[in-house]
Amino acid sequence: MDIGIGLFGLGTVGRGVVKILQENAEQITKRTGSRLIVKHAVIHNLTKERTGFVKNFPITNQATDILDNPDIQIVVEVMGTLDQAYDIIKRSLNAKKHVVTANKDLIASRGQELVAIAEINGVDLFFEAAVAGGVPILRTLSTSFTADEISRVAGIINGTSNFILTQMASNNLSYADALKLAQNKGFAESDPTNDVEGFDAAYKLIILSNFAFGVQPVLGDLSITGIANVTDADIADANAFGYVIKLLGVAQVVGSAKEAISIEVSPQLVPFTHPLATVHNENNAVLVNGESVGEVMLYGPGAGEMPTANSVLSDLTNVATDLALNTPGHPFNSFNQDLDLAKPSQRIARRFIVVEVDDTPGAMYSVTGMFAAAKMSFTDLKQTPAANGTARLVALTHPASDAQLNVIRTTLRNADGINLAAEYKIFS
Ligand SMILES: NC(=O)C1=CN([C@@H]2O[C@H](COP(=O)(O)OP(=O)(O)OC[C@H]3O[C@@H](n4cnc5c(N)ncnc54)[C@H](OP(=O)(O)O)[C@@H]3O)[C@@H](O)[C@H]2O)C=CC1
Ligand SMILES: N[C@@H](CC=O)C(=O)O
Repeated sequence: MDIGIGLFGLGTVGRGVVKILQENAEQITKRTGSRLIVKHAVIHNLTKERTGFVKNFPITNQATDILDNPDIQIVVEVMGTLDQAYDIIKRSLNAKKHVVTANKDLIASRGQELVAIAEINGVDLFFEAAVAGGVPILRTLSTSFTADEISRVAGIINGTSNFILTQMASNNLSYADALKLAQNKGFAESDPTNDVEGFDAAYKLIILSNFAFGVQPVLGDLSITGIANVTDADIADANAFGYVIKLLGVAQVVGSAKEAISIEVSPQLVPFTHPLATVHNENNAVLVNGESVGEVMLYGPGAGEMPTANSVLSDLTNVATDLALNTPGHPFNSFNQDLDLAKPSQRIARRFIVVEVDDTPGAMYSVTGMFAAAKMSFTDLKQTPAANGTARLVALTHPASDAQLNVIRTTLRNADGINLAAEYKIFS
């Protein structure tokens, strides 16, 4: 069977998709029984030069060239954007075309609507590439954890941030230079703000939470902190205590009856000995904790042309199989349940806190007194002289809740000569 494909976008991911479809055509046909053929591509800028393999099909800037083409059964949306992509995907589904997309921003914010439209029309809507690039985490969650009770999904799910943190820690690159390099390598979003401020990871964590816990959180339900304020001094202090700083997305059930879910993106300290500490550059890793299985970690490239395109291809071949078996129209994930959002008192972790104080007699004593008043105690404490007569106090605490931390934040903010310079959770 020949299956026609219409591509929206011929950028980093789109080019990779064309490359795999052309270079691995024989193998794809052998394994699916179908020939997947790009019939048309729609892009934004017609004057941009396109070379080599991407010239083997018509390229225009009119969406209807794909949407109205009866020879196209599958639409691949790898152009990004929110409203335009929503419109194109909705029209494709209503035209009874199957859709494969890598657009996490869209799936995280309007995915449920689109899933419903796909179901009504009896077509597939797959988006493996939307989370962790080349790591096949969504299909694994939807097929291999169906009988297990997942308690946590956690991991490194933004390649750009991980690349920047790795380059800052290992190659002494500045934050700005590392970001530029990530952009040149095609890892960053067209606007990298989403990468470094944690939103890209937040979108992916929303989708992961949907697959792992059946919940449908919105962005406002998440606590989100990016890497823009991570300093060289924080990295060095974390290293001195045996930790590396990583931007993590963590969704976990909490509460005595496991009735609530905490969903958070933030830079955290990971012990050198933990597998996540060994995930460098644009690589991603997702840890899944299940009651039966224990802990599983999926690791691999989280961004970039070919790895991401491979995930798109995995979706395409799944659609091809559905077409061959006449079984399309089943949702990618059908797990649904309600969980409360965790309260600050339920979000508990060890903390790494940096306080700058005027280096005067008794200053350290008054800071430790403030922590004691918030019922927080230390496992380690280090004071080093800093610039302009100040001292840098690094404290590692026993487990404490976000509610306790809020008390400390307020107390320190109101104190003279004391500044809360940084605070991180310690991952375990
Ligand atoms: N890069 C990566 O590593 C990963 C990306 N993704 C996601 O994949 C998607 C694509 O990313 P990427 O390939 O990096 O993006 P690029 O910016 O490299 O490419 C975007 C492509 O879409 C085209 N395009 C943009 N706007 C429109 C529009 N309104 N109509 C038609 N075509 C349009 C562009 O056209 P033109 O060529 O004319 O400019 C370009 O070909 C995004 O949703 C991204 O979040 C997901 C995982 C990893
Ligand atoms: N910008 C994203 C690309 C993949 O989703 C990232 O850096 O992870």
